[in-house]
Amino acid sequence: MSFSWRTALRPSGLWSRAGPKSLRPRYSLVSDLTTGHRHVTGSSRLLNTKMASNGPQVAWSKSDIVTFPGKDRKDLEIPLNFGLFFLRENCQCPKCIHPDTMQRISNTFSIPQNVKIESIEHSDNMVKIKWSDNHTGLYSYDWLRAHSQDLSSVEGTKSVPYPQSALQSPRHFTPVVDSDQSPRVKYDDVMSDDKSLQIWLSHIWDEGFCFVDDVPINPEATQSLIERIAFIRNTHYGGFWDFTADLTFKDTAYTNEFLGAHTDNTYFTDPARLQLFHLLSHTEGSGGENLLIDGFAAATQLLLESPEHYAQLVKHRHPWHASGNEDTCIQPSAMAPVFSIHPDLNKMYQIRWNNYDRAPKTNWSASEQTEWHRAARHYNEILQTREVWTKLQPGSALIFDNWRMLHGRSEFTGKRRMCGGYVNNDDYISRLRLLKFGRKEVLDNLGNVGDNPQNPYWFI
Ligand SMILES: C[N+](C)(C)CCCC[C@H](N)C(=O)O
Ligand SMILES: O=C(O)CCC(=O)C(=O)O
Repeated sequence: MSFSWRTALRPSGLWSRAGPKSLRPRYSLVSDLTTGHRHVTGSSRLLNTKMASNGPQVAWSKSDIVTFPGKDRKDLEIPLNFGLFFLRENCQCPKCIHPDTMQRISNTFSIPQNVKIESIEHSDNMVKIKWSDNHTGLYSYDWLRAHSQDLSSVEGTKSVPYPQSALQSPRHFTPVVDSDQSPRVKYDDVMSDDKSLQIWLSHIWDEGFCFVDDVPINPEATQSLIERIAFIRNTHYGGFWDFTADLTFKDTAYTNEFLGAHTDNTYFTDPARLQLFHLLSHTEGSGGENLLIDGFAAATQLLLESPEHYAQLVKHRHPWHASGNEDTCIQPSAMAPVFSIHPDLNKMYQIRWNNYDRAPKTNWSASEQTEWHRAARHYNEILQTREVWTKLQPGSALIFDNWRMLHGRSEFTGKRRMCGGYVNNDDYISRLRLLKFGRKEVLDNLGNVGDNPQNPYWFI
């Protein structure tokens, strides 16, 4: 069953989405803000100031910083400092933070880099900010206190341009693929002999993804296919998944909404390396196409176009999170950057890119925020030029490297049933090295950091 790789009509803006009506905000905070309005000028006056005769005044904001007095938990007055773009991008209103999944659902890259505050209004526990891009931002004082940045102490340092020598060693970049070029294997071959299994894993490593054709259209065969590589990675979504748009888990994947280009598991210390999708059925509706982008190829283009922007995405580490389910708030043990460079082989080996799950970072200066967002916007623009869309078909599974490839999904209607699973990095790489080199060669090179494809360790 052949695929028709095609460039779908680009959704209006990568992060544009139209959530189903049921997910519209369940509450509006504006009514809470109509009583006892308070505002603050740039002075150190207490919060209980009355509305000045000329209406609410903006707290002072120098260039890209805004500060307004708040109160700490002991009710003592403290300054609350924020990078302007940081504050706008991290609006906590239900149009920006999904009320069910707690994920960012606003489109960071549609917010003007030079967005400004037009007015600020305070109530007991909330701040309402009218932004120059016509968005009304809502912030609780608890959130503001927790994210106020000591901007003076983390002075921005211009990132050193990244050396061109860090360019990825030769690897098939898949800027655009069509059905003739897509790497494909056959289910029966992969299931029956190790040589075909090795070819399959080599396609994934070398090109970032691979199709498996003639897969029996059921979850059992799909699970067996994944387990041909290694045991399935268990997460808070379970092990093998068989899902539809029913919010079984509070994550936008379990909706019929548009999902912009992202990598999964940015919130885990150890994100799953492989992800396999097998569409079992899609009836009474349309849409639901899948997006693939070679994140390494896009990163190399960024490095060539702007070593400084590349360096920003290497340098700044972010808190990520998965907090949709009531009993879950998962974050990596240490904050992690968008681009991770291997400490021994000095080449990119992992991308974390997920605007929904990137949490607000506070330990950086206003200028560092501005620089990082410029770089992220640049990378996002490159990604948009490299989008490749396909409509998965039952019987053909798609597996891809979640540390390299970004994926997404167009919104859809009707009943759509998808199954699949994750595989850990270490289990996949172990399987790949042993199949390619044999046990003795692998054991002889456990610590060999030679930068060449004859070295099993080189396959990270
Ligand atoms: C388990 N399944 C793949 C169906 C959904 C997983 C949700 C992934 C999450 N949005 C993330 O970006 O990590
Ligand atoms: O529903 C799909 O096709 C993909 C969902 C997705 O992107 C994800 O689960 O991360």
